[in-house]
Amino acid sequence: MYKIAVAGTGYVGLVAGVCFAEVGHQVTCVDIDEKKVELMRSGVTPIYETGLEELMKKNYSSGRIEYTTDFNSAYKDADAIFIGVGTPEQPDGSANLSYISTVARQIAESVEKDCLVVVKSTVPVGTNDKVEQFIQDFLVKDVKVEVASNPEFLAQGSAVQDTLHAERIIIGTESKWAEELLTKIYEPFHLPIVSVNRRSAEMIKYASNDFLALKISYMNDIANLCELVGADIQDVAKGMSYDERIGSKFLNAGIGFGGSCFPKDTKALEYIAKQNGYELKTVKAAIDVNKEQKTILYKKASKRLITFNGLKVAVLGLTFKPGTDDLREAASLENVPLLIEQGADIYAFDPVGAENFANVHPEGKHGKGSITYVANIEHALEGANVCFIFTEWGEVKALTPETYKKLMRTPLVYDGRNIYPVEDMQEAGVEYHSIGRKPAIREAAKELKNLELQNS
Ligand SMILES: NC(=O)C1=CN([C@@H]2O[C@H](COP(=O)(O)OP(=O)(O)OC[C@H]3O[C@@H](n4cnc5c(N)ncnc54)[C@H](O)[C@@H]3O)[C@@H](O)[C@H]2O)C=CC1
Ligand SMILES: O=C(O)[C@H]1O[C@H](OP(=O)(O)OP(=O)(O)OC[C@H]2O[C@@H](n3ccc(=O)[nH]c3=O)[C@H](O)[C@@H]2O)[C@H](O)[C@@H](O)[C@@H]1O
Repeated sequence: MYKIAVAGTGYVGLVAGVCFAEVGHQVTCVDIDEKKVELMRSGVTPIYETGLEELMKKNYSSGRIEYTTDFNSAYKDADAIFIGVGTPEQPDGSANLSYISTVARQIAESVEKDCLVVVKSTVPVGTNDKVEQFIQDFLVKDVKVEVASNPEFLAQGSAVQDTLHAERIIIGTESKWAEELLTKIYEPFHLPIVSVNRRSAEMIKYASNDFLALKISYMNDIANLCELVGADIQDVAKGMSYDERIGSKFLNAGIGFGGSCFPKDTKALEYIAKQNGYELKTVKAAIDVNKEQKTILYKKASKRLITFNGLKVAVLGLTFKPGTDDLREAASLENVPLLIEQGADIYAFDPVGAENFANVHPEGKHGKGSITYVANIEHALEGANVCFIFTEWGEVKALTPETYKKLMRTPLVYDGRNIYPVEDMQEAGVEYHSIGRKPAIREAAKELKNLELQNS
């Protein structure tokens, strides 16, 4: 059992802290946000993650985890301090390392015994060398502090599961002492450990995320071509997936990747390359394709409808993916303002993300258009002229083609997640546009006359 402190209680820090406690370590989670700390002490998770609250309660009541804003008492006698604070994107694409340096300074001023500082946050290659030097420069007590890199690979929505059953743990160290200590901390997880040097560990994180982003952009690029040549991206992906060298995961075409990491980590690596006089063409292509992809359905619908003015538009799904209330870089954030600007009256449904979205786009009238949040998915569709699907929530997948036909005034659906078989929508009489597949328009054509009249 080790005494562990964790700086930052977001998706990475809190989940890591709770999982370390779950396997038997003594954990103190530190955050600067007092409200968050109060909430966690009362047993409530500040983030939406399956299974997290149960583990928080269990380990809090058994005394294995505590939450505090008092970094000094948490860091002073810890065996290891894990850093999981944010490294958000800056306007030039580079990673903002100010949160990391604040924590590094706090550590330097607090530690009273030898300790290992472990950076879980995603940081540019070489950052941890600087963090180590920075801590040495500001150390108050005469103790040994080393820095290790331990990038995190969890995905939001399955963070606890991904941590307890990670495919691999990457540890990047520069000494036997650091390598052995970190290996022992992870021993109770019984997971494969890949031990490399610090810079390689930092690069593994970017290279992995950017490879997955590239895979998605590649499939989106191929999907757009499929539409032009009469192929179906889902059949193409299925055919590709049997090749083990390609694999079956992350082949889903859609309206582009969002979230707090792929968008920022592609830009950050491109920036790092540029700084080193190298042009990372593949990653740049992934970024460019993704930018176009986010509004591809809006562009298609704009051509089809001429105007959105006065139309009731159902928006199903606001978060960047299902299973999270996180909106960072979600396609909805780009499309909703465009629709409102064009005079659309939006009725938006999202099982967990609506409240966060309303903080950015409050309910009510905005210029020519408006937005209303509905708790019932059917209410979004009732009398709607058009429907956009941005997130493949279970509630959206459970809708039948007939429901769209029955509830909508004109059954015109733009699906950014390829949820329904094209043929089923066609049979139900829904005009259905998705990504990389042929549209279904035969039966729906006459239903849409109303819409066209309204627009003329
Ligand atoms: N969100 C994700 O799924 C994943 C994120 N990462 C990386 O992990 C890092 C953290 O990401 P998230 O957990 O999403 O961040 P987040 O933004 O959800 O959480 C960061 C937390 O750090 C706290 N904080 C800021 N300064 C602090 C300080 N001086 N002391 C203590 N706490 C402080 C903030 O109040 C906040 O609660 C980033 O580098 C990200 O790229 C890596 C893998 C997965
Ligand atoms: O560094 C990170 O933060 C994390 O980033 C991603 O996790 P996450 O952003 O939570 O979500 P993903 O499931 O990877 O989805 C990201 C985006 O790609 C999109 N996506 C994913 C898969 C796919 O086939 N097609 C596709 O468009 C999703 O809709 C979503 O918008 C990675 O999957 C994690 O391994 C990594 O640790």
